[in-house]
Amino acid sequence: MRGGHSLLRRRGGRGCSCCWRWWRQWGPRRAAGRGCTAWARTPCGCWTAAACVRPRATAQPRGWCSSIRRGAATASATHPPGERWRRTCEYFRAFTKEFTTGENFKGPDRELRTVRQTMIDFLQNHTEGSRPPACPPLDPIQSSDILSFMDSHSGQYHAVVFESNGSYVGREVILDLIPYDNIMVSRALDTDKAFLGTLGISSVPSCYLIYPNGSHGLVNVAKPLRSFFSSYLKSLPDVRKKSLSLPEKPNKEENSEVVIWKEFDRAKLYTADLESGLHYLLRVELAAHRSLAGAQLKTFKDFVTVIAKLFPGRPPVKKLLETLHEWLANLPLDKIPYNAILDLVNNKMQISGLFLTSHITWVGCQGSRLELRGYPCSLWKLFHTLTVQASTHPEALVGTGFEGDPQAVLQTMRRYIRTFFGCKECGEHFEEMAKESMDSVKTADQAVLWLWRKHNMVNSRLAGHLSEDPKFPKVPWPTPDLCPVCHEEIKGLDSWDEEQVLVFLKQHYSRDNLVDTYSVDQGSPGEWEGMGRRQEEGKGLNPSGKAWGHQDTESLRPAHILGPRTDLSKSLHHRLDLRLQSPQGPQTLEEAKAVVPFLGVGFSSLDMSLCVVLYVASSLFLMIMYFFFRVRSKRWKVRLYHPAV
Ligand SMILES: Cc1cc2nc3c(=O)[nH]c(=O)nc-3n(C[C@H](O)[C@H](O)[C@H](O)COP(=O)(O)OP(=O)(O)OC[C@H]3O[C@@H](n4cnc5c(N)ncnc54)[C@H](O)[C@@H]3O)c2cc1C
Repeated sequence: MRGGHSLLRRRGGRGCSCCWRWWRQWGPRRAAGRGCTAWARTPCGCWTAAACVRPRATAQPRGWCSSIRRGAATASATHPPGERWRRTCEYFRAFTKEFTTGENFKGPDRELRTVRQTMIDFLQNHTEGSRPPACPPLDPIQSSDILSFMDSHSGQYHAVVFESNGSYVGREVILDLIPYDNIMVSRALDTDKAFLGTLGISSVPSCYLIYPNGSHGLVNVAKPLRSFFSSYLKSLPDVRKKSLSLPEKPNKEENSEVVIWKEFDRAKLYTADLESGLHYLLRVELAAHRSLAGAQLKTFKDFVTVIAKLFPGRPPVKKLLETLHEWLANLPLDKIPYNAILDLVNNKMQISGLFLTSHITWVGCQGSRLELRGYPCSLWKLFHTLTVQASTHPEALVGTGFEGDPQAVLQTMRRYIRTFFGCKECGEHFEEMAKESMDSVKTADQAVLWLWRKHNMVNSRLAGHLSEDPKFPKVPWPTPDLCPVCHEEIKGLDSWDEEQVLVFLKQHYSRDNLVDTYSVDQGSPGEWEGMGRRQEEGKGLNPSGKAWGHQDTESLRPAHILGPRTDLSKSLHHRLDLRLQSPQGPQTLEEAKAVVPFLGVGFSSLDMSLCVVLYVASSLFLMIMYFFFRVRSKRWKVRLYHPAV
C-alpha cells in the first residue's frame, strides 16, 4: 500500500462504495484544485489510482503538477519547503494477489480529464472474473435491452445516456449516480439511428428516462453536459442518496416523532427559516452565556448592528432588531446579563410592534429526519442574505462604523461563529478558511462570492458525512437546474461562470425572493397565549410547541434542531450540543427562561424589578409628604393658640 490516506482510514470498512469514492475524488470539479492527493488500494480492491505527491529532490521533472503550484500554501504546509513535487498516478488491479507497486499512468498528458478517462478505461477493461462488485457495468447496452426495460416496470428509474463512441459522458454519469438509490443508469451508443429516431433523439449526448411506472421520455436539460444530466437525475422524486447507517435512537418517545413534510420551492428563500434561525440564535445559542462582556459583547453588538441594518425580513422582526441595536448602543455597561437581552427579545407588548417568533418552523432547511439540517442551514442562509444585502444596499450601513467596509458582514460572521456558534469544530474550520483568504476581499460583491466559494468548500468536505441529509446531498451549489448559466465546461471539466453566479446569488438571497409561506402569524394572540400558558406551567419556552417535561438543558434544546441524544459522536448536532452543555449552561438556561407571567400579561423580570423600585420610591415619597404636613400643621396649631409667641 502506497501512501496512507486519511479518507480511506476514516471510511474504510463502511460498505463497499470505494469505486464511487475515488470517483468523487477525481470526478467532480473540486478535484481540479486538490489534485495531488495520495490514494491507495481501496478495501474492496477496485482499480484504484494513487495520484501521489512524491518528492523529487533534484531536477525539476517534466509535467509539474499545476494544482500543487496553485495550492502552494497547502503543499508547503504538509511537505518541507524546497522539495519538488510531481503528480504520478499508480493503478492497482482489483483483488490482485500478487505484490505490486502499481502501474504507472502513461497517458498523452497529465490533464485531469485525461487521468479521469484513463481511470474509466481501466475500470471498464477489468477482466470479468475479478470485477469489483460495487462497480456498475460501463459497457453500452443494446436497443433490445432498452425495450425490455420499458416493458419491465422495475419500480425504479432507469436512465439511458445515448452518446457517440468516444464520449465519456455516459460512464461519468453512471459513476456519479452510484451512491443514489432508486435509479439505474446505463449508456447506449448512437449507432442505431432508426431507434434514436423512434425515441425522438436528434443529437447526442442525450438522456432518455424510463420512469418507475413504465412511462418514458427524453430528459430536457439546458446544456448536454455531464453535470446537468447528473444533477437532473439526482433531483428526481424518490431518488435518494444511500443513507449511511446511523445509530439507533435510544428513546421510544423520540422515535415516535414524525416529520411532517412541508412542500417548498428550492428556488425560494423562506422567512420561516430566517426567523426560526434568529429565534434559535437569540434564545438558545446565546443562552449558553450567562453574561456578555469584553470581546464577546463587542462581537454580539457588531452582529446585532449588521443584522439590524441588513435583515430583509418582516417589519416586526426588523423593528425588534433595531430596538435591540439601539438599546445595546446606548447601554453604558461593560457587562450585560444575558437575561436582559432575552427580556428585550421576549418583548410581548404587541402594541410596540416588535415580535420574533418563538416557534421553530424549518421549510427550506427542513431535514428528512429531525436531527438533520435546521439551524446550521438557516445560519448559512442568514449570512448569505446579509452579504447580498450589504452589496445591494450599502447605504444601510451608513452611520454604523461599517460603511464602506467590504468585509463588514464576513468579519462579523467570522467573529460570531468563533465566539458563539455551538459547533466549535465548525468554527475552527471556518476560521482556517477566513485566515487564508478573507483579507483578499476588496468589494462587497467579492464578499458575496467569497462566502459562496467557502460554503461550497464546506459542502465538498462534508459530502458523505453522517450529518448529510440523503434528501439534500451536499453538492456544488447552485445546481444546474437552479442556475444553468452558472455552469460551463472548460476542457471537459465543470467550471463556474462567476459573473452569472453573482447575479444568481443576488437574486436568490434578495428581499424579493423571500416568501412568508409557513411563517408564524406575527403577534397573533394565540402565539402569546400559548407562550404565556407554557410559562405559567413553569415549563419554559418550547419551540416545538410542546410542553417541556423537565427544566434542564435537554428540555430547552429544541428537538427540531438538535434531535435526540443519540451517539452521534461525530455529527454536527452533537458538536452543537457541546457548548450548551458547558458547566454554566443549564444554570444560565434556567435563568434565561425567567419570564414571569403576571395578571395574564407576560411581564419580564426587568419590568417586575422596575415596578418594585417605583412602588418603594412612591411609598417613601408619600410618607415624607405625610410627616412634612404633620409637622407643619402642628406648628400652625401652636401659632394659633399662642399668637403672642
Ligand atoms: C459557518 C459554518 C461552518 C460549518 N462548518 C461545519 C463543519 O466544519 N463540519 C460540519 O459537520 N458541519 C459544519 N457546518 C454545518 C454544515 O455546513 C451544514 O450547515 C449542515 O450540515 C446542514 O446542511 P444542509 O444540507 O442544510 O445545507 P447547508 O450547507 O447548511 O446549506 C444551506 C442552504 O444554503 C444553500 N447553499 C448551499 N451551498 C451554498 C453556497 N455555496 N452558497 C450559497 N448558498 C448555498 C442551499 O440552499 C442549502 O440548502 C457549518 C455551518 C456553518 C454555518
